[in-house]
Amino acid sequence: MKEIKHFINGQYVGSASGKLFDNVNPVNGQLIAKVHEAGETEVDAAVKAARAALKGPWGRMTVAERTEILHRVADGITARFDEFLEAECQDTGKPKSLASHIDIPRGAANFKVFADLIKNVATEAFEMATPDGAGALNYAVRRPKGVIGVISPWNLPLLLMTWKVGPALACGNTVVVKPSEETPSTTALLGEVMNAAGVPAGVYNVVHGFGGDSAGAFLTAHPDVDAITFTGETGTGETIMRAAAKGVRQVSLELGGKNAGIVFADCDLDKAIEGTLRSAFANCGQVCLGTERVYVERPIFDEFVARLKAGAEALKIGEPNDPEANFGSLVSHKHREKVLSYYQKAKDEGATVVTGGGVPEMPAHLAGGAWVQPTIWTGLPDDSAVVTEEIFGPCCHIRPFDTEEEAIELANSLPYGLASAIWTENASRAHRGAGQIEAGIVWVNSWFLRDLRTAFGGSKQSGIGREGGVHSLEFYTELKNVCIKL
Ligand SMILES: NC(=O)c1ccc[n+]([C@@H]2O[C@H](COP(=O)([O-])OP(=O)(O)OC[C@H]3O[C@@H](n4cnc5c(N)ncnc54)[C@H](O)[C@@H]3O)[C@@H](O)[C@H]2O)c1
Ligand SMILES: O=C/C=C/C=C(\O)C(=O)O
Repeated sequence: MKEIKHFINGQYVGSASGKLFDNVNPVNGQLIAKVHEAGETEVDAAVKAARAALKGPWGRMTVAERTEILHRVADGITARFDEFLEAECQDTGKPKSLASHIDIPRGAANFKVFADLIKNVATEAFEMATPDGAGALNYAVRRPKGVIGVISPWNLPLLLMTWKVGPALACGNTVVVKPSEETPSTTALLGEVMNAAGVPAGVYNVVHGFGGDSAGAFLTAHPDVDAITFTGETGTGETIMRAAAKGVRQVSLELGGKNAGIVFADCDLDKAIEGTLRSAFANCGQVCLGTERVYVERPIFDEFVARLKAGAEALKIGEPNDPEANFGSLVSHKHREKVLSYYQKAKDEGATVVTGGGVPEMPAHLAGGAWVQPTIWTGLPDDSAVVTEEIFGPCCHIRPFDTEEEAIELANSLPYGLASAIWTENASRAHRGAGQIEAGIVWVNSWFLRDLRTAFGGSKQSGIGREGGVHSLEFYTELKNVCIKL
């Protein structure tokens, strides 16, 4: 049986405890590998390696040398594209048709974009007057923050992990990554690419394990970790923030959401249906930016519901290798239990089930998979659990509205504020709505259209801080002001 080991100081190592956990393919329930679970010993070794590497060749490299290596990392991912694709799809159950144009290319791009950015970004300078008339000059320089703890989730494993590791390394830091216990494979494989690209030992370290009382908690509690960047659930973010308070370590938190889509009657309906279908059902609904609440202006409500239903029913459910499949399984049976509990709750709360609501019939060889049907509801009250809590499954609730003010108020009614999509051909309304929506990201007539130079993050309980472009550089560097008296 294949074993997945930690990657510490440039080498794959097992756990001293000998503790292993299962990595299971959610499509068929088969065991993919046994994964080593890190204890405090391995986490400490990884942090020590990361600390030492800051003082080694990595710390002495010029930006040009460092960024050349990061380009080689990106090229290394691309050169082994099929292996990354296979590993990602086995861990998650997502269609290869999706991962081959989102997850893996973005994994490579995350290294190139931030390597190029760091070469081209200026810092501030201020000339000032002094009483003696000679003046002074202030200028800022960026220095790496140090050892960064990276904790990543399972929904877009390579994409979301490299979204942090790319800029962290571009800025000259070293990292210890704790990938989700559900999806360790691509984070582990990246170690080989790092070695081949000439990344010095100790710069990129990986420890595997769970969250509480396991690798995640040990890493966030480690006093020699300088900053923690985390993507995952809001509740976990609170726990991590508490851990980071000890020693006053900075956090960047990209958390959960319950995102709203607002569809005005003046929209281009074809675009709105296509975009909402993707935002509700892509990656089996396991996208933090996904739309689980859809508000539709009353004159087009019935037509919208009918067309979204037809679109959902036309999705082709299948295993990753099925070239026609555009809808995979959920990440695990545990997650399926959670999603199905909401499917039940929707019925209990009095929803009209427009489509789905259960488990699809699959051929015998896939019967053991974590499948659920794409699901649409209408008719739920605004305060029902299904409308207010993040489900993270392929489902949405559609509710009619009558005025622009009402739609904005509904969109803003929850404590989350990650992303929103507005569908309208009226430019004034689009700008007005975008300005009023309480979210870190608003798309108009699109969804998940990403320019990596832009600020990315959530407001309210969807996160703290922004990453992306220069905002990533802000988090991953310490800005030092130098004041020169002339
Ligand atoms: N805002 C964003 O950019 C964004 C992106 C993707 C996913 N998400 C959110 O992530 C969630 C789904 O991912 P998930 O289920 O893997 O999230 P999760 O919070 O359960 O786990 C995320 C990571 O945190 C670790 N972890 C759990 N408890 C921990 C603890 N006490 N200390 C340290 N580490 C701990 C896990 O092992 C995993 O690696 C959803 O809520 C989704 O909205 C947010
Ligand atoms: O599931 C959440 C998706 C997040 C996407 C990104 O972080 C990104 O595109 O950079």
